[in-house]
Amino acid sequence: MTDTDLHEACGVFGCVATGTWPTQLDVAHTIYLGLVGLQHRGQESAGIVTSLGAEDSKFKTKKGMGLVTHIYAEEDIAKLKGNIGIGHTRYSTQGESEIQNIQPFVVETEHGLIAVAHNGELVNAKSLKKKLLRHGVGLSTGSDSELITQLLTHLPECGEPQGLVNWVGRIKRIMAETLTSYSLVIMHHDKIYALRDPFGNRPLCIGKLYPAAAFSGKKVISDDDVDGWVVSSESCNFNSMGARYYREVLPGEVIELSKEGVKSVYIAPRPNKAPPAFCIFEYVYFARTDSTFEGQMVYTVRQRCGRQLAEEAPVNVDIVSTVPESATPAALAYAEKLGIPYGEVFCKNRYIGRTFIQPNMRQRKLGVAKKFGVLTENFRGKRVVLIDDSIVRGVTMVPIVKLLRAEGAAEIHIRIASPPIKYPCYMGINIPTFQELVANVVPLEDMPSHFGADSLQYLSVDGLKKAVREGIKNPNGSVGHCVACLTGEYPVKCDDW
Ligand SMILES: O=P(O)(O)OC[C@H]1O[C@H](OP(=O)(O)OP(=O)(O)O)[C@H](O)[C@@H]1O
Ligand SMILES: NC(=O)CC[C@H](N)C(=O)O
Repeated sequence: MTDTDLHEACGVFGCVATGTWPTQLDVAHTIYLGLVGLQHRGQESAGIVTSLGAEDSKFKTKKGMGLVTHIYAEEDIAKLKGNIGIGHTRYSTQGESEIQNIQPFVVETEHGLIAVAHNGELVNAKSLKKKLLRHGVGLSTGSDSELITQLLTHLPECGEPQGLVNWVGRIKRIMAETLTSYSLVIMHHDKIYALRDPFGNRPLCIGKLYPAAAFSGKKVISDDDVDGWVVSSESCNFNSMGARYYREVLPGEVIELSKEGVKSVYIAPRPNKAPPAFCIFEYVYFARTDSTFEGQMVYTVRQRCGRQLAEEAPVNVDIVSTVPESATPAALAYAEKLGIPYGEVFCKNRYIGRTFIQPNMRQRKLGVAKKFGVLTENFRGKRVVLIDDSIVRGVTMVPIVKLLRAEGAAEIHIRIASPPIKYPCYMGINIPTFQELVANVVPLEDMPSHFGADSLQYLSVDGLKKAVREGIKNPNGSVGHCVACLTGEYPVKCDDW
């Protein structure tokens, strides 16, 4: 891996059983299912840490490099038996993709062990690191998530009377010291603290685990029937474990999960009453389409992006098609809006995974070549518009347009359901340099010829914001998205500038 690689957000997950402990709920297996459902957020490594939840409990840990299903065999899950636990699936943004950086991090504190899983990237990691080192704290990895873990071992400014640990006080201090970007799950004894940074840059939501009878339809289940609580980067995995979406963790909110239930214990303010800055790219590309953010399903938002794109950039063609698969809802909606038939032109090899998040350029290029076969009879002699959700480096577009051309497409038009990506992200998507973003290298008017297409148009920034915000159900009225990668307007100042 090199500094110029592009990566995406990690997945964090936590589970606590309710009722009498030892629980009958298979906590470790629930976490495993949670991570399998968050695999699209990170494919480099994963880890699960569980505990019986008693004060003197030792943690049980299993971590490994690669995909979740490759790391855990059934006997590994059986050995992780516990009443409470957290997990992580990683895409590295700070610190190499190697064993010592696999999360969750576990450290011994004055009050016993804690385990920490982090999605995001600390904008002031450099200065935090200096501060910790100055205070004599030794660091053993290059990961910003280790910084958070170490900061948690420090006493809060308000102190801790009678030697009782005040985790909320400690978390508050971290939230004041570093404003973004993090969604965290922290396990200590019989509790999990789950929080989003004050800007809510990365997602996090809560699910309620219902008893198995709720899913067989044999028993009427009341709201009081609950086997446990889960907290997850996305809600797309809830069905797989018998959980139902409960609610989103709010920007800046700290939640305490225990066998007694879920409690909101703090909401951190944003400086100058700034709006939240939830990453708009979660909607565009990262998240799974069956996840819910801000009260709306990601699939629905992508459809709205497609309709908006049809309004802003229509084209007269024979078929509308997708670059599978994040772009598919947008392509379907684009076709419907313009009354043009939708047809598939690519057969995607489903075992290749996401190419954008491969750890280096060579793998990304090979990934594209391995990923797409062509459905020649669907498009030969026809005018095609290809809809993609985004163009980042332009790795995907060049070979696939070539492929369609070689196989006889009469015209190939490109429409992108997001604006050009022009600025680096320092908040969890590692787009480290201006030069590797194709929108900064190729002028807009030269884009069609660069990709070998007949025309190319992007969705506008206002169009994207409109499509995203139209369906938001936000009882607190405070809505805001980070569009830094599109406009260069960052929610906070970053160490690297
Ligand atoms: O311009 P680039 O640098 O090529 O990056 C953008 C492409 O990468 C993503 O696809 P990916 O294969 O990662 O995921 P998907 O299957 O979810 O669409 C995205 O959907 C674009 O097609
Ligand atoms: N993508 C992420 O959220 C990664 C978390 C953390 N910055 C790491 O590199 O491990």
